[in-house]
Amino acid sequence: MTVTVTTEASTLVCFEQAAKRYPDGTRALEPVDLTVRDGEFVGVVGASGCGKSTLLRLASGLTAPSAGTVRTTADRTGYVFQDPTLLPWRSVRRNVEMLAQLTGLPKAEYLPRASDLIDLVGLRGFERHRPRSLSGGMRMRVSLARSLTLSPDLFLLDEPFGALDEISRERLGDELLALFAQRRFRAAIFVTHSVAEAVYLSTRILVMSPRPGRVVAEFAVPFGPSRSADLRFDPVFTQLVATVSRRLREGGDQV
Ligand SMILES: Nc1ncnc2c1ncn2[C@@H]1O[C@H](COP(=O)(O)OP(=O)(O)OP(=O)(O)O)[C@@H](O)[C@H]1O
Repeated sequence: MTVTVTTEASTLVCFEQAAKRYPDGTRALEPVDLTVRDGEFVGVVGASGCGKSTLLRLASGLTAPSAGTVRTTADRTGYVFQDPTLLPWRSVRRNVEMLAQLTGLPKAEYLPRASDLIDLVGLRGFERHRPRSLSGGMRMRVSLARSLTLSPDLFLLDEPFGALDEISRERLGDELLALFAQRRFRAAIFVTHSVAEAVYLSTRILVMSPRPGRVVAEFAVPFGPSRSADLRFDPVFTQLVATVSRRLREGGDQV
């Protein structure tokens, strides 16, 4: 088994030459070195099929690398996908409680935590609603709250807002930043097809080459934790979006 637990406090996950070839021979990920530390929000951009979800699966420990190692110190990992996968017969509240319940957390712990998270993601008043009566953005809020009931150290998000309209996407991005500022999770890896979204949310951005994916460039994002919509009009922001987009279009070669 190549996923091990280390004791280095500030590192939540560390890839050392970690690569993935699936059993059918598909080379999904070339060797990647990546360390994600407490306080980091790492955005990952790359062409479709370049191995972004594979990178997240390795970080979660759900999939073992076929070469190299992935070490993690995260006790709890949250995972959110583009599809919120809510149970249609359960209310908002019961969906939010579900993971904590399945994990065996005591009720006395998860019930107040679920209430708190329902408030935080703006769903107060909708606790008894079924998923079918919610908008796409509200369903995603349920999914975020459900993952956060486990108080994850490491939060893995795979294009969570990809199916939403631009305004909902931006709002949810702000809410995610607020949850991060409140330390509802200690670090995140966030996969997106939107370079602007990656720059807005991240402390660092990784650009991957087309399949088989490698990390071909890395950009530090020079903005503090408090970000607002106006940032999108800041020349430093637009310049960084242009630089990352250009690098993404160049594809393959490492610079
Ligand atoms: N279980 C699997 N078995 C075989 N091949 C797989 C498996 N999962 C993914 N792949 C292949 O590995 C490659 C990388 O897939 P992955 O889902 O990681 O890419 P991605 O960058 O997340 O794609 P997208 O942006 O389209 O979601 C793709 O060619 C995909 O078809």
